[in-house]
Amino acid sequence: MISEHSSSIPASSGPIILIGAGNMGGALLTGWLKNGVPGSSVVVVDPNPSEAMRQTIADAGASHLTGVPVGITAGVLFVAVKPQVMDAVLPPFKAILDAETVVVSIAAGKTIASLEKNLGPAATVRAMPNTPAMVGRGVTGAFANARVSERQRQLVQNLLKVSGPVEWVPEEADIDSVTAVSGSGPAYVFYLVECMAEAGRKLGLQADLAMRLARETVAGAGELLHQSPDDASRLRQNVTSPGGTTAAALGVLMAEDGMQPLFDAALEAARKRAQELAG
Ligand SMILES: NC(=O)C1=CN([C@@H]2O[C@H](COP(=O)(O)OP(=O)(O)OC[C@H]3O[C@@H](n4cnc5c(N)ncnc54)[C@H](O)[C@@H]3O)[C@@H](O)[C@H]2O)C=CC1
Ligand SMILES: O=C(O)[C@@H]1CCC=N1
Repeated sequence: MISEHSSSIPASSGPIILIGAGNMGGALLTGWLKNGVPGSSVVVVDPNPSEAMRQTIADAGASHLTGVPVGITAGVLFVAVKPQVMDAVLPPFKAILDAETVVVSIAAGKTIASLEKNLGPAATVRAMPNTPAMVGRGVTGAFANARVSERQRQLVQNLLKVSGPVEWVPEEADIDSVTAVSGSGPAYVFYLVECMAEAGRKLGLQADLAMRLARETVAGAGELLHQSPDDASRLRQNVTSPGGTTAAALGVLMAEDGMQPLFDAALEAARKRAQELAG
């Protein structure tokens, strides 16, 4: 059980059961431990965690199981396995839920109706974090169904916010759009770095130098965006001297409708894929 004395996380009615401690489940677990959740209140269920994750679990004094716990009731059932395996993984966990349990799924696409098919009716939150959670700099979109009490919503909010801000959305379908923007979003930014580095290499720079320059530029621009009160458009204008080099580049990138149609199509494809994973 999470005690009332944890620094920022209110008490849950029973332990947190984390199913899947991979990239995202592991990042959240690390964040919980750093933010005062006692390891003794967490049970990790994962048949095949990385060596580093095994060590984190052991160091924290959390429990590690390869299958469903017996003889306990979950306060929070946190589902962080791939959507494609959920229907096989979830049904036995129904036995460890009660009326107080809140279920949180971070799986792309999987609907609350699909979760309830496996677990029965439950207070359920669908959440969509992103990989910068690994360094405490993620952002999470979340939707709570009508069974979620105010206390449960607060508990879940505090568990999610260890990795960055939490944005609640009014409709479950919005989570698929959140997935397209911020869940998958870090990959678009990393691809931008790859494209900038490759273009720099084609201009004659050493490939590794071009990559270092591109990587630090995107990381620095991200930090400036994070710290500055100005919006992205203003920050872009600050770089762009009239008649200068940036204006020349943006003239290419923003020609006609620029990159917008490509992003419109890419995010539409991501949302459509989330919808296909729903069942
Ligand atoms: N990677 C990302 O950027 C994001 C992923 N997600 C969602 O998070 C979920 C997990 O994704 P990742 O962490 O990237 O995947 P991952 O492959 O890194 O982690 C999945 C974990 O599930 C474990 N697992 C497999 N079978 C299991 C079972 N029967 N019982 C318990 N654990 C089992 C694996 O051993 C692994 O540690 C997915 O549903 C994905 O849609 C959500 C937001 C962002
Ligand atoms: O690509 C995926 O399906 C997952 C969900 C959001 C980011 N990664």
